[in-house]
Amino acid sequence: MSEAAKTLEGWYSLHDFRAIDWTSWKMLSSDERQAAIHEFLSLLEKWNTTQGEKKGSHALYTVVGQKADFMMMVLRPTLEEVNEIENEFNKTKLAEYTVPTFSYVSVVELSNYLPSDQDPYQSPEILARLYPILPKSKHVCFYPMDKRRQGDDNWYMLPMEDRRSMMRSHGMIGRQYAGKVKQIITGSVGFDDYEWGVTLFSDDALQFKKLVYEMRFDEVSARYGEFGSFFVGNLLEEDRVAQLLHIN
Ligand code: VOV
Repeated sequence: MSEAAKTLEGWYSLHDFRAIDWTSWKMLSSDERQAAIHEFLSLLEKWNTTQGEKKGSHALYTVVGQKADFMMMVLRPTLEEVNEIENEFNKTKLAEYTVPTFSYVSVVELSNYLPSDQDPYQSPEILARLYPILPKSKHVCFYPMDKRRQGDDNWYMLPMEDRRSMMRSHGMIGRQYAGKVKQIITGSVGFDDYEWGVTLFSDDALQFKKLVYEMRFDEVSARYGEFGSFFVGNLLEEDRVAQLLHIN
């Protein structure tokens, strides 16, 4: 049997994708819409407070294309808190005018493929990766993925050393994007339909295309990567929420 990589887990994560039901939203009076926007902004204010206390983090992005209109990504210490946030949003007025289109449940994960000699829970760098404050980058890219388990291409049958050397090569490519793309890998084995969620943040959306393309040629992606749907979007700052939902 090949050895399982050891993993470190941080905050639990929910990616919640919503389409806006514009037809019914438009039927509300302007006052009703204002009240719904106000209520949603108060919810965001609450999440900001939690984030300020470093007890979680969140990101709000519009999504380009028909897969969704916006995405909320929330990170919290427990699965219960993530669940509460989901329900809290669902109870808002705005939620009545949204349709859930996709969601993803996972937990921030680091593995020991790139070994380090320090106690990970004493390392500020590792702690910052396990409990990340999500950046306010202009763009986000999210997709779930698996490592292939088929015939001769079974990641889970490979010796640790082989997997480690492929992950080293993966990390080297990734490192060339330092300062341009920030990645958050969340593990979802046992939680959701794929094995990992990949969330990328960048101020330049083209860097997603370049990075993901370059990785396709790298063995771990070329031979073992299997991908779900891709979502790409733009930062939705709080002061733009009203504008997004504005009806003339
Ligand atoms: C910004 C770029 C970037 C960088 C620097 C980077 C580095 C690293 C390192 C050092 C490590 C291993 C240790 C750890 O930290 O866990 C990983 C781990 C992982 N990655 Fe990665 N990755 C990046 C980016 C990056 C991308 C774009 C993808 C999607 C792949 C693609 O083809 O579309 C990805 C996937 C993963 C996954 C699924 C894992 C977990 C695999 C497992 O079997 O456990 N990743 N990754």
